[in-house]
Amino acid sequence: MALLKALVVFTGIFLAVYFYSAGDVFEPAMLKGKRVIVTGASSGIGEQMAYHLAKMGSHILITARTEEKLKKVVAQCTHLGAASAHYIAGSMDTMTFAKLVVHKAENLFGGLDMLILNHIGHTYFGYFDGNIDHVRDLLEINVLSYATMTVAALPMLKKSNGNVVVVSSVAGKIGLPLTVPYSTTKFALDGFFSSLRMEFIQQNIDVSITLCIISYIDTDSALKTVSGVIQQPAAPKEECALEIIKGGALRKREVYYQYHATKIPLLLRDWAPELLQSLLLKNYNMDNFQRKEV
Ligand SMILES: NC(=O)C1=CN([C@@H]2O[C@H](COP(=O)(O)OP(=O)(O)OC[C@H]3O[C@@H](n4cnc5c(N)ncnc54)[C@H](OP(=O)(O)O)[C@@H]3O)[C@@H](O)[C@H]2O)C=CC1
Ligand SMILES: C[C@H](CCC(=O)NCC(=O)O)[C@H]1CC[C@H]2[C@@H]3C(=O)C[C@@H]4C[C@H](O)CC[C@]4(C)[C@H]3CC[C@]12C
Repeated sequence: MALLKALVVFTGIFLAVYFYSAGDVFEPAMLKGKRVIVTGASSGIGEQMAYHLAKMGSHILITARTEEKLKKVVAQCTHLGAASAHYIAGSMDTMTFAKLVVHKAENLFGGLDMLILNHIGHTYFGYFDGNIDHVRDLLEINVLSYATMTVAALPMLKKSNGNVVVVSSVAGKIGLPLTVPYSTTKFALDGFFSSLRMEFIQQNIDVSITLCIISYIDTDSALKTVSGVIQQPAAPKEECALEIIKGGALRKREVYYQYHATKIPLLLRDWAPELLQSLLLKNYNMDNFQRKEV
């Protein structure tokens, strides 16, 4: 009888959440003419987000370190119909550059509607090697530059009632092996931006913060780094990129992509952590594991 009651309650909660959020219908026109920064957009998910935004008619500023790649992405964005497309090359290991990107958007666009924080610093896929300096360096690139850009962009985002989109990972919600420095930075993003979102609500600041919890994606760097070890199939970067943009445009608190590989494990994390741990470890084929410097 107790199980039946629990089932009824759970079903009721699920239906309430489903129908509450079902009213949010995304339209590409939501991004037409919007002024958007995308970081880490010379390749991977960031590159694909730039192309989606271009097709939707946004004004786009992309950034990464590799200027030649950025030039090609900007050219393709223009071809795809971007209202305008620009780039600025540099490394997010200095907060001076992080602020410079925001100031360039202000000079180009006169404002900002969406800040998509996506870049990650170089790290390894392997057992933690004890190098704390690397963790510190990765925190600068993966976390402090995100915070710095958000602070610098906030005056413009307040004027536009805009959005901050933070690209994180299932590694930022669940502790998994072989990614200690990377996972440290992604967990930190949850702490910083989920707390900041609560303060925005308290202060009636109408700037949304969307934290994106992403599973394994078929980007070149991910496939090169983990293929053979991670047993689950990698999801398409094009679809992932679109789901991130949709979540930001609809002002979602969190985006889960792929749902079955992120939200379901999170439900287990709190209700059956040991079961989750054993299920997740089955996803690793350590016979194929050799530490790779990525
Ligand atoms: N692929 C996956 O399986 C998953 C990815 N994610 C997240 O998605 C996001 C994108 O990942 P993905 O597309 O795979 O990564 P990629 O390696 O494809 O892209 C990383 C981007 O960051 C840029 N970058 C690297 N170092 C720096 C730096 N020091 N300063 C500024 N930019 C830098 C790279 O360009 P350049 O080298 O030219 O600087 C590139 O544009 C990340 O936040 C990642 O955590 C989350 C879950 C899964
Ligand atoms: C190790 C990857 C980062 C590679 C890197 O250094 N890129 C920049 C550069 O090359 O300069 C990790 C990037 C995304 C990770 C994956 C992810 O976030 C989802 C899973 C999380 C889980 O904890 C471990 C497996 C993941 C597929 C994870 C693997 C490591 C990344 C590919």
